[in-house]
Amino acid sequence: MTTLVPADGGHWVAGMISLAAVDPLAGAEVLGEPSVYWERPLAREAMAGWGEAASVEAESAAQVLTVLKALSAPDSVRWLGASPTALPGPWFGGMRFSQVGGDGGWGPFGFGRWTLPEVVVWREGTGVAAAAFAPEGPGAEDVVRSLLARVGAAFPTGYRHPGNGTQALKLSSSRPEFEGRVTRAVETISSGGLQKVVLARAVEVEGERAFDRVEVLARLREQNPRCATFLFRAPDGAAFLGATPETLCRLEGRRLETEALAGSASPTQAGELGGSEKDLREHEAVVRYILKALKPLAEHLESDAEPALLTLKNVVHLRTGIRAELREGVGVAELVAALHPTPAVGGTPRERALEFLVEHEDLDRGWYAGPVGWIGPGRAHQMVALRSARIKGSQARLFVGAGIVAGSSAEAEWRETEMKSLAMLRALGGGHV
Ligand SMILES: C=C(O[C@@H]1C=C(C(=O)O)C=C[C@H]1O)C(=O)O
Repeated sequence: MTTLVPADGGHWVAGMISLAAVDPLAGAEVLGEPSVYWERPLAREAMAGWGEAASVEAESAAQVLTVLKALSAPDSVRWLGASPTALPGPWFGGMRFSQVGGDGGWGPFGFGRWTLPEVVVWREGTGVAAAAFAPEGPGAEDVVRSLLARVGAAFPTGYRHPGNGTQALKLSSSRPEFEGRVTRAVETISSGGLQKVVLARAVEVEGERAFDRVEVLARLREQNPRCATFLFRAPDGAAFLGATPETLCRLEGRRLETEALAGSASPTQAGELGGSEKDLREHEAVVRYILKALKPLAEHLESDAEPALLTLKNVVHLRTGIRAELREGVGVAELVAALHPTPAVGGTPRERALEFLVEHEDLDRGWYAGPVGWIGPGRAHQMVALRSARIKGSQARLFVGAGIVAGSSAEAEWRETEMKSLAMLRALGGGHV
């Protein structure tokens, strides 16, 4: 684990200013591609970060706990003057789905990696604010002031909307292999070895030219207003980005919001989803798991009486909202440890499903289906990184999965994963898909 700089627990100096701007992404024009990005259009939450005042890595699930605890500790930042009321972060990052690796392209992302940007620009109330961070030490206040002066002088008012950015994409993903795995999973389920397992696959995408990831972000947020659009850049220049509908946990002090999201249909078949016994069973297993995992951590726990439909552009899901009042001392570290991976991305029973994946999935998921998001003192939002891709140059590796239960058909699961890939493919510029 890299230690937090500069001191135990980390101490930073920060300052903030208001900007005459409306869109944090607009900064890309003068500051280049952000190193982190986060936007939930419906919640009017948007944040872009540039540079790294600090970064911290974890090499195992155990280290993740230590890091998340440190990042959510109070008072690690000393604000010069006003301090923000609703800053998402200031730490941003994510972690792998599991320890199972194999794909060198994920190496630079680490098992888990979080950064404190030098500059964070975010929507605050009806305006946009900028904050700068520097490690506490001689000259730190001057560094903060000069970063703010630079950003304040140069930040463009609005984002120039991207052109249509269409390009021909070459796609490859083996259908027979995926369908073979689904069949094997259904066999294991019918022999009583498992109830549910979520199988994922990668789609290799090659563009005619390097992907403009800022444009990809702009299209993702526009086409997926109910999702969290995110980007995290690794030190080798690759980035992991996507637009995910699934919250793992949103925490404000002791108040927790989470959800079960499982069971899917195409928008044209949305009407049948609520009555589909297979999908309801798959969904119910996730609800039960989350409630059981949260019980020891919560003073009060409640869930919606029944699932509702969450309608996205290319796919409709069953969703049950879950809320809790947490016990004293429970924070994002304990929540991630208890919840991740939920059966929405792993399976049930959890350990057996994860073993099945190690043995049969033949995929390094990397950060796909892991928790990504922001963490600050007593507050955090972690999403499950779905509908996402790792992008470097003109190459993208996109990830999609589907829950397999008794009665699943290989062909239908293939179609479901195709549907789930559309949001990312369109954003990559595949106007024809
Ligand atoms: C695994 C994915 O999605 C998950 C699986 C779902 C399902 O099987 O119905 C629905 C939503 C997500 O929890 C994915 O998008 O890659």
